Amino acid sequence: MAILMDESTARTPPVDLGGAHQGAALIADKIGIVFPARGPVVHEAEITGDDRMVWTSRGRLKGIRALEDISFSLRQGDRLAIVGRNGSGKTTLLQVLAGILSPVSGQLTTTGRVTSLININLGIQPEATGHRNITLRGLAAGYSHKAIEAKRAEIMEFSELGEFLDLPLEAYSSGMRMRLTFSIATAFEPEILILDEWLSAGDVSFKKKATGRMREFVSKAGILVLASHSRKLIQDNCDTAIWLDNGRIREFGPAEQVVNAYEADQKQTKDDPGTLAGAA
Ligand SMILES: Nc1ncnc2c1ncn2[C@@H]1O[C@H](COP(=O)(O)OP(=O)(O)OP(=O)(O)O)[C@@H](O)[C@H]1O
Repeated sequence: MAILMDESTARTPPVDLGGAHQGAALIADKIGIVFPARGPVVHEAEITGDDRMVWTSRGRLKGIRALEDISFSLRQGDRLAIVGRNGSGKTTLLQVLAGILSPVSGQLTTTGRVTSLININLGIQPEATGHRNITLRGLAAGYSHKAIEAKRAEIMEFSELGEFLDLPLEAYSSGMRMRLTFSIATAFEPEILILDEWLSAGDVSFKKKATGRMREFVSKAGILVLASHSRKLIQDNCDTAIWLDNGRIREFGPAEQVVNAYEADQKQTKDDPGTLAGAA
């Protein structure tokens, strides 16, 4: 069961990262992120009440506080959804959990390999062949040559790219590229899986089989963290949820309860970019 950490539990000793482990674990301890941002000097009276904005003493915008005091812990089997309005900090939190962003305060501790499908095109080399890209992506994700070779035939078959795998990606259509990157990204068993909405690729028939593969891939994850605007996606995949509001945890608990509270709050707001969509 995922645990939301308060003052008394937030100082849980970090998990041991060395040696074999019983299962995946992730501990976020008082994580904060401030993005540097420069703005014009404004008069004190013009400074907005939005406490995400960080100002210098001279009234110049210094940064945007995207996350503040984020603490929770996850262990093997936990499935966490992250909901929140546009700009509430979901993407930023995923990037911290994926190791793409380092927190300016607090600490993230993980046990197990972190697989992030936030941007599966990152690191793809257009001038290299499909086969070479399979190798490069596998190595970048921390897999051995042996592990990559064990998966190669399956990636080839699923991507349906045949002899195109011997050609550079520059010779692919955009759909073909997506099929390859999707097939690679979902080939290895994830321990800690970080997901921004559902991933799909290709034309209608490929999409159909991609949905099945994605479902299986997600179900194999030791830990899942999924940021989504889709109630159905959350219902189908997550048991707990965090509601982020202006970079802070507004509510944490059973997914159904948190999503209901979030939606009820959004209904009170006229301008409603945050309401969860019914379908995936
Ligand atoms: N590179 C950046 N530089 C400065 N500010 C940023 C940057 N990226 C995000 N922010 C700010 O951080 C805050 C959180 O943004 P984030 O993208 O995490 O929100 P989100 O919940 O994912 O939103 P959405 O639902 O629109 O994708 C916002 O106030 C945004 O303006």
